[in-house]
Amino acid sequence: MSTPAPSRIFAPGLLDGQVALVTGGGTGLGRAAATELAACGAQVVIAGRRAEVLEATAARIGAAASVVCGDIRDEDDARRIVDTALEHHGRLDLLVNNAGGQYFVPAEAIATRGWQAVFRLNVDGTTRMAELAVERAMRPAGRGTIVNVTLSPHHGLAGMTHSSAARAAVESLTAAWARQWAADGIAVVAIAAGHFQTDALDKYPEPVRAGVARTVPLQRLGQPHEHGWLVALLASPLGRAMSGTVVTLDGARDNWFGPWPPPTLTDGDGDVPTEERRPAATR
Ligand SMILES: CCCCCCC/C=C/C(=O)SCCNC(=O)CCNC(=O)[C@H](O)C(C)(C)COP(=O)(O)OP(=O)(O)OC[C@H]1O[C@@H](n2cnc3c(N)ncnc32)[C@H](O)[C@@H]1OP(=O)(O)O
Ligand SMILES: NC(=O)C1=CN([C@@H]2O[C@H](COP(=O)(O)OP(=O)(O)OC[C@H]3O[C@@H](n4cnc5c(N)ncnc54)[C@H](OP(=O)(O)O)[C@@H]3O)[C@@H](O)[C@H]2O)C=CC1
Repeated sequence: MSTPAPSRIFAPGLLDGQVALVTGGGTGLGRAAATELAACGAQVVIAGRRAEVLEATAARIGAAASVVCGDIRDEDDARRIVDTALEHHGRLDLLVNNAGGQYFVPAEAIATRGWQAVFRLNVDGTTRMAELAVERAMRPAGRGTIVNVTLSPHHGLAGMTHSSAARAAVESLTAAWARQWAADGIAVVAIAAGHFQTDALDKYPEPVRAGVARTVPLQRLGQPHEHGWLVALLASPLGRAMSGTVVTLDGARDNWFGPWPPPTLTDGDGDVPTEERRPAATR
């Protein structure tokens, strides 16, 4: 197994001896975060539902990475994920609550089960992982950092209103937990991410994706490694001083702008299509 290449921007050994758990660490932004944390010297445990994507990412990172499969919406799975990291390394310094998502849909077409699915993942799953990490690892150790990854929903997300509400909840929880757990030596911060070039964007309707980079004042999408750098910064001693903060990383473009319905998205009847379901085998 290889050693990760050193970080391009952080001092060697910034996170030596630390252990990080990254949910959704097998793909996209989670993979970039896990890769940079390992490059800074951390041992990383990556979690998600699909073994094959986790194994492929762990192989790419090298000996610093290990894998645990599970669904953060499930209480037993979530506990097993945290306990596996603890059993393997004896400590947990950083939790990156990165697993999250939603589907693109007009607000009036959201079924109750769909609303609940998005909240169970983004709010309940994030809460469960944070509480387990605090109870089982961070409070007993008297220290730890939790980084919650959210969308930047600061203009509201028409087209993803379930996620808009869920991510706002995560921002509020971040501020509340930072206060609640400060006396335990635990810092809690959030990253409100803009549009990043990950495979996940391929699932949005083509008219939504077309030309999206040009709508960003920086004239490009965010690069996953830039997100990885921010996660590593927040894992550093500076991150502890930023507890309670939501850091926006969006190239000056919130995740939503303009009118509803978006003119490029309406069909002949004036309707906006809902994102296609993922095939059952890949859920
Ligand atoms: C280029 C610009 C794009 C603009 C956006 C840019 C910003 C990017 C933001 C990102 O977050 S990118 C990362 C995206 N990644 C993900 O979203 C991955 C995780 N997401 C999911 O797993 C799903 O979206 C989920 C809904 C959160 C969970 O899916 P799951 O398949 O596990 O749900 P189920 O339990 O099967 O379904 C429950 C319920 O949900 C409703 N539903 C789910 N998907 C759809 C859909 N596509 N269309 C309509 N309805 C859907 C539905 O009511 C389901 O109930 P049943 O029909 O099964 O009874
Ligand atoms: N790409 C972008 O532009 C933006 C992304 N974000 C947010 O950043 C995070 C990562 O996004 P990105 O990498 O692009 O997208 P991905 O869809 O690639 O990432 C989602 C990850 O979470 C995992 N996951 C999903 N549901 C669960 C679950 N129930 N239990 C455990 N793991 C789960 C997935 O793995 P598996 O399916 O194997 O479980 C996957 O690895 C998400 O929260 C996303 O909403 C925010 C703003 C913009």
